[in-house]
Amino acid sequence: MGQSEVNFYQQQVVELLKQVIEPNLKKDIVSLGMVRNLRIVDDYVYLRLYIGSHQQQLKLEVESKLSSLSWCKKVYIQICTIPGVKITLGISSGKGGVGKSTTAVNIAAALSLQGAKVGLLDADVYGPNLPQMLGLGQADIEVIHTPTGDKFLPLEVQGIKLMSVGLMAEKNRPLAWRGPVLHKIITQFINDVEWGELDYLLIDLPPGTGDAQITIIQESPICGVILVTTPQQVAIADVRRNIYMFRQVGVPVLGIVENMSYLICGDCGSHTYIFGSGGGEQLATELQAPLLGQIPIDQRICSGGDTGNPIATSEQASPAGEVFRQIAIALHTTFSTIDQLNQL
Ligand SMILES: Nc1ncnc2c1ncn2[C@@H]1O[C@H](COP(=O)(O)OP(=O)(O)OP(=O)(O)O)[C@@H](O)[C@H]1O
Repeated sequence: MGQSEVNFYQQQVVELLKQVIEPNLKKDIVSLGMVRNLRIVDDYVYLRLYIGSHQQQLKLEVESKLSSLSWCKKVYIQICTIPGVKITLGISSGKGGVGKSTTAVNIAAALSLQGAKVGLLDADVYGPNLPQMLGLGQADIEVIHTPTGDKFLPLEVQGIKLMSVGLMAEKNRPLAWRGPVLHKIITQFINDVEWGELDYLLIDLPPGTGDAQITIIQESPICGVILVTTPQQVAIADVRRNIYMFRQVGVPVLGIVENMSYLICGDCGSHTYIFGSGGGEQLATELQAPLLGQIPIDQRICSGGDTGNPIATSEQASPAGEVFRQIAIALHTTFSTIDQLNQL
């Protein structure tokens, strides 16, 4: 088969795959980034399907669609899923320090409050701080033997299952993993954790667009990313670079969370936009992705992070607590988990 023929056949395959629609998200599996590593070798089609544990029927649909290809002898589909996990989401930011981990922890807490089974994977290899934000010190990770090999057992804290690269590092020692070692550790993290049944797995990604972030996105069935930004333009320029990377790997951006949006006056309740305003909104319009929430600057968010009490749980009625609750509801609506959960 010549290259032009391969290209033609590949185009045919992509067109058919675009007819397979994920029923909850109501979008085709190609634009959802679920199909990767598509290759055509002689009369065979090879592809990887990145799906959640509840989406196995998509494999059958792909097989059925591609059965109409007269030239194709067989379709080989490799299912890439995290066992037991339905929806895997990435939490990302263009640069460090904008409150990505804070957002990840609080969204996890808000989802959990509403009855969802939630896991948090702290994959921020450059600054893994989720254990502390949930009130955990250094803890030993248990390894269990399963029929599919040895697995790490996540810790469970405040109803959230947690696994962190930070738990594997020595205290006060920066993680200096690079290249193949980093790649191996990250893939182990994605594939070798025994999560049990989860509605949501949130992955706290390293900031920026480095190797670690790209590896995680490519190797995991992330079905969308939530971008955290602050209102300043500089942060927003970084977010744009980030978005470009997600588009290249084909992972959709589900929405934007603007953090440190405003300060609420303790006396009169007025809002002061310390870092300017409108950045998140502008980005959301440009991306045609929803602005999921604007989180105020609140000292309780900071102290809650230091003491392991996420504001989404400890101060549910606060403005920030309410924003996180709304974000959780928006996610339930997007993924149609709403009917399975009863506390809304
Ligand atoms: N809305 C907020 N109000 C007050 N403090 C906040 C807010 N959001 C985050 N912070 C504080 O800002 C600091 C940085 O937040 P966080 O660690 O979540 O950022 P990050 O983007 O994950 O950073 P890194 O990339 O370095 O891990 C923390 O001390 C956190 O408590």
